[in-house]
Amino acid sequence: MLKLDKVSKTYKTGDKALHHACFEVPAGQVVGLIGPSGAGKSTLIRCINRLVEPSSGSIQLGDTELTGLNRRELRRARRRIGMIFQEYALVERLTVMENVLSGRLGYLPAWRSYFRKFTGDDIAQAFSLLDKVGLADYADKRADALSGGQRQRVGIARALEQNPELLLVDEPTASLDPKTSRQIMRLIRSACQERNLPAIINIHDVLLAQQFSDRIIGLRAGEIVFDGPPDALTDDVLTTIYGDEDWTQLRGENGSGDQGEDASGVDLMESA
Ligand SMILES: Nc1ncnc2c1ncn2[C@@H]1O[C@H](COP(=O)(O)OP(=O)(O)OP(=O)(O)O)[C@@H](O)[C@H]1O
Repeated sequence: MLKLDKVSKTYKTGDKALHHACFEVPAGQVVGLIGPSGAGKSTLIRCINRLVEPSSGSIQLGDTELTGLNRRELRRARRRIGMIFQEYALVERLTVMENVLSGRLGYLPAWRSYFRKFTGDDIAQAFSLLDKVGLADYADKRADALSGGQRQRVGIARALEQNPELLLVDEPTASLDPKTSRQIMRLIRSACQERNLPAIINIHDVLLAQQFSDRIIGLRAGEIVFDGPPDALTDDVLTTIYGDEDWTQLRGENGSGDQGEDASGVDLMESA
């Protein structure tokens, strides 16, 4: 479980990016983090793994208080947090398998990590994950030979290879077309359900967030202004988060046929 208590961040420039964020994410829950540009979504995600140092507040992952950790302890704690990025963050010249296995690097003793000596279990798990994300035949392909959707599948497999306790996902679909975006969200959600893994997904697309999250947290100017189930995102709530807009028309334009899908049990092997 993840617990944030009064987490705030003021950057050196004086920008107050986050103010007193408080929430808990239980095992298995997928949280869609929404809000306008500059609302503090990335800051919130980055405070959790301390890529950004919070100015104050407490962040607990299980029994570990993340804010007080020294560099070495933080390295160990980060092994427990899988990250999925908008731009995939793969090593382009390495193979798909090598990229997935890099999820285990934090677990290897230094000499094994230097020589990239992974265990048989690590390799077996990587094959199984590649199969799960529909890339069983791509293990030996170089990452730079893949499409965006395929790269993001590698990113998901790499994060899961860590056997994380928490997934932090930063705009996973921002560079992808609508169909591929849905496939990627479906894959993340199904992995969380299978592993009882909590996730926080920073996502701009409100409809995708609604469709594939168990819960929505809405940020505006660094404050949490909504925290509730996806179907409670009424036009009034959206206006509170984003300001005035014709939400009915927007839903009509973007939402045809996409509403109400049960994300579980959908074929994950649809090609990317
Ligand atoms: N490194 C930084 N230094 C100073 N200010 C920053 C820094 N990073 C973000 N900010 C400011 O903090 C606020 C929140 O930014 P953040 O990137 O967290 O928002 P966001 O909701 O993720 O936006 P977007 O959706 O556009 O990525 C903004 O006012 C931004 O200008």
